Amino acid sequence: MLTPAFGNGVFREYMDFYNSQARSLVKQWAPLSGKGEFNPKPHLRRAALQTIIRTTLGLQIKEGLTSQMQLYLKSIDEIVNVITKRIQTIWMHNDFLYNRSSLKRKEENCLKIINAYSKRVIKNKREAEKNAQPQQNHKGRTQGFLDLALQLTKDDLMSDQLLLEHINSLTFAGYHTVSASLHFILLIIGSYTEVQNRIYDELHDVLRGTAEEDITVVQLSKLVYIDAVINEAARLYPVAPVVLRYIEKDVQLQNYTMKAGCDCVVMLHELNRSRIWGPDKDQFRPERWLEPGLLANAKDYTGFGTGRRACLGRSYAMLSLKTTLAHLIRRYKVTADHTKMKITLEINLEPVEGHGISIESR
Ligand code: HEM
Repeated sequence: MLTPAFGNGVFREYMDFYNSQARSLVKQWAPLSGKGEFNPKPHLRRAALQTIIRTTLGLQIKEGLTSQMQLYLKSIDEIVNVITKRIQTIWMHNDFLYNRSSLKRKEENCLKIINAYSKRVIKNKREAEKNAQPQQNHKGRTQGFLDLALQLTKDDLMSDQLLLEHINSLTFAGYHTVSASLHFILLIIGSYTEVQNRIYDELHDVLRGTAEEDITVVQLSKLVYIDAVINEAARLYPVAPVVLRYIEKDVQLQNYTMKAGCDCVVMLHELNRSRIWGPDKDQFRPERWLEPGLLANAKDYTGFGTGRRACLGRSYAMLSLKTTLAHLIRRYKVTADHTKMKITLEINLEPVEGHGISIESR
């Protein structure tokens, strides 16, 4: 029912927001230019959160995070930490023990804050709809996620509780992944000067001296090398490296039967580095995405999952990542050392050490 809210046409209408958020990041980083290494993670997180709130939730928010949004962001980080600890601590899988633990109390506190924020989002949106003039409602626009979901609650096709859960998971799915991907990409291109130079040359050719102007969807479609860089970074460091499936009926593999009723963990990270990618499978080589002979492997690429439950926000992510990268790289030269990078799996894959970058104005 919600799939129409994830169409390419809907995401393309968000270009103004991707551009303004990227421009604001460029501005925030100006004082950091030439000042040595800094951790880009908080900046990227804030920018991605603001973008998802402005786009899929359709809220008009001011520049910068309010204290409520900061608390919301902190609570999401904390709850991710709680879930990871629970997964990693075998006795915490037992509900009886977990429900009596300090982890559970922390989970409840975080959920209270997260749900309170999402409830406020719903309330504000409903009030805004009530007060809007009829002609102001979705004038010429395709319905975004929150508009559509609210309509479903009005038609009794979705409960308020389900709406709340969708908002929570969509916000997380949308901002955590995009900011972590961008972080990986900056660390990698900061380490491979020749790749960054090629990105810059492509930007120069496609954007033709528009140093400040908005980037359009047509221009983005011509940035094929940046596409290759994003795909290659996501192949090596898939921010969602694992997906889970419930086995409904027996599945016969070559030497093994996956039994009905079991859960199955699919290691996307391993699939993306399997030998089908060739002897250089562990190397960062964006050019492989531009070689037609190797594109056969693209169907095995699982950076955004695969099958019926694959990522609904893939095109959002690509538009948003490409726009942000284009704005950043046309203004700054990025330096980093990805060999120092250590990564952690906290639901998503993220850099946790050696994650600083330096920038110089061009
Ligand atoms: C670089 C960014 C992103 C990556 C790497 C990514 C990756 C993934 C992956 C691997 C899945 C599949 C999970 C599974 O198979 O169980 C998924 C699902 C999903 N993603 Fe993304 N995602 C990204 C960005 C986004 C964005 C920006 C949105 C929203 C605007 C989004 C919304 C969703 C939704 C709603 C699902 C669930 C689909 C379903 O269950 O039918 N994702 N994502």
